[in-house]
Amino acid sequence: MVALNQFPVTDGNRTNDETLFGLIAQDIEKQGYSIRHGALPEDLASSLFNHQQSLAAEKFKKAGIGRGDAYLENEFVRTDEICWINGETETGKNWLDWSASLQRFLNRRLFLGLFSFESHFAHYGPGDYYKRHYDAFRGEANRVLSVVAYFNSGWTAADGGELVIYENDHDKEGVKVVPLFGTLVTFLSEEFPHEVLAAKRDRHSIAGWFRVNTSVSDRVDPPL
Ligand SMILES: O=C(O)CCC(=O)C(=O)O
Ligand SMILES: [Fe+2]
Repeated sequence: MVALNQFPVTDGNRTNDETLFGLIAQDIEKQGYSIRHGALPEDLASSLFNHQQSLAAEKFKKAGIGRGDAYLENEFVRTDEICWINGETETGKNWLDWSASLQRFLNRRLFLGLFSFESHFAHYGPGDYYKRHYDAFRGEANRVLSVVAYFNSGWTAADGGELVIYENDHDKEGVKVVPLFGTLVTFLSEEFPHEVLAAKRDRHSIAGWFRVNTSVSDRVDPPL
């Protein structure tokens, strides 16, 4: 007997991606977030993981909170290290291209008006965490959709390091996501407080954000 595929039989990556993007759009429409295991194309996920491993430790900087002058390192809030992805390498470019096709699809399907994308690799060493936070604040109209992708093979519940997504400010339980290789999480940035629990081993991921264009009059936001 032939095993049923999770995705319909397709004639190439493009169709696979469109099927996945359709499922993500449905999840977001229904509940505001999407958790999809094994979602990242295998070759893209492997090359991102290898690339992240090959980045010299000094390319990673202690993460902070806030932007520009408001930027602060804050050990109380988060202790991970990050490295922004600028598309200068083949792998970085492939990731940005893939994210751009997700952006186009979601704009067509959900009319989100996503305009630009920024993302970074993140490394959480044993004991590192990111306390409960929002990625964007209501009314500031900047980060609209958050994306997180994970690159950790053989991760088990005993390794900790789950992402916990809460429904609202009162939710204490939340939904836990194991940061397993190939898992992709997307959620509306203004809607869901979330946190990263301390992990027992090195935890590798990418976090990214789609923004809307917050230009006023003739000033256009630079794409990040
Ligand atoms: O790595 C994760 O699971 C989420 C990270 C996060 O919330 C962030 O970087 O804003
Ligand atoms: Fe976050």
